[in-house]
Amino acid sequence: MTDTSAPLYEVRNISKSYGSVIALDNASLAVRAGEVVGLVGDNGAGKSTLVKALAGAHRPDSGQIFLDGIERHWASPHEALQAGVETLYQESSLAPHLSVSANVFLGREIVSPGLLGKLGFLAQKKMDAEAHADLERVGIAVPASNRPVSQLSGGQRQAVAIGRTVSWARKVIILDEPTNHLGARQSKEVLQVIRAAKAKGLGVIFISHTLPHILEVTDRIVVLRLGKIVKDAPTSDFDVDTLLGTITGLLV
Ligand SMILES: Nc1ncnc2c1ncn2[C@@H]1O[C@H](COP(=O)(O)OP(=O)(O)OP(=O)(O)O)[C@@H](O)[C@H]1O
Repeated sequence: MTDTSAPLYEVRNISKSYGSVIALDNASLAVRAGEVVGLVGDNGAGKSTLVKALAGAHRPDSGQIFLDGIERHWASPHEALQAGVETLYQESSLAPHLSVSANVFLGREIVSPGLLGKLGFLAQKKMDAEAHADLERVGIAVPASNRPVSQLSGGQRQAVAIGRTVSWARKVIILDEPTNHLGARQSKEVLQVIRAAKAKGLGVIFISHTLPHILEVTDRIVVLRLGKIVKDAPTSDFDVDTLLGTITGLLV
């Protein structure tokens, strides 16, 4: 069934060139609340460029961006973040020397007022408990949130990074290759977190080269090829072969 509800987040006819390279050519994409959209394409298809425009990290050369139906001109990633658009980049990493909870709250620490109104101190216990609860809510079991991140496995770290993104996100999350380099069990955990984000009513844009993951967890798939959107269809229209054919251009 086609979802006719209004898009939560949308880009229309976005173009972006780097010198003579056209990275995005009139690309449009929309995500609704409680919808998971898969964004796929071969290396160099333009996915990262589109993610950067969505995240407010890049100003497109032309095209429009709408959040809640209102046109936005992101001046910085911070502005997009403040408006409720969270992005987790492939290369994004946690601060290894800090605890799980400090990472969950990084940049948004809870500060209790100090004595005589002087410098506040971080409400460490409160953050540990809240970080644990936040991660549990999205299905991530981390043994102790006061443990340094350096003591976690790669998969656990990735799960914490995604958990942090999902628990803070208010409207939209963009996950750029979140299952990259993860084992089967860890990937399953990440896919479960994506489902939790959907259940929370967030709009999710999920970028991955692992087509079975895309097919498993998305509602709709958008295929980019050489900077153009060549297909935007319900996930039920695809299997691995047709999706691969669309990405490579052997189909469509
Ligand atoms: N900073 C840049 N300067 C010049 N060209 C760039 C720059 N960033 C990307 N490009 C080019 O723009 C095109 C799209 O690149 P982009 O990184 O968006 O693709 P992608 O789909 O994310 O690829 P991958 O899956 O390999 O990460 C490519 O041809 C790439 O070489």
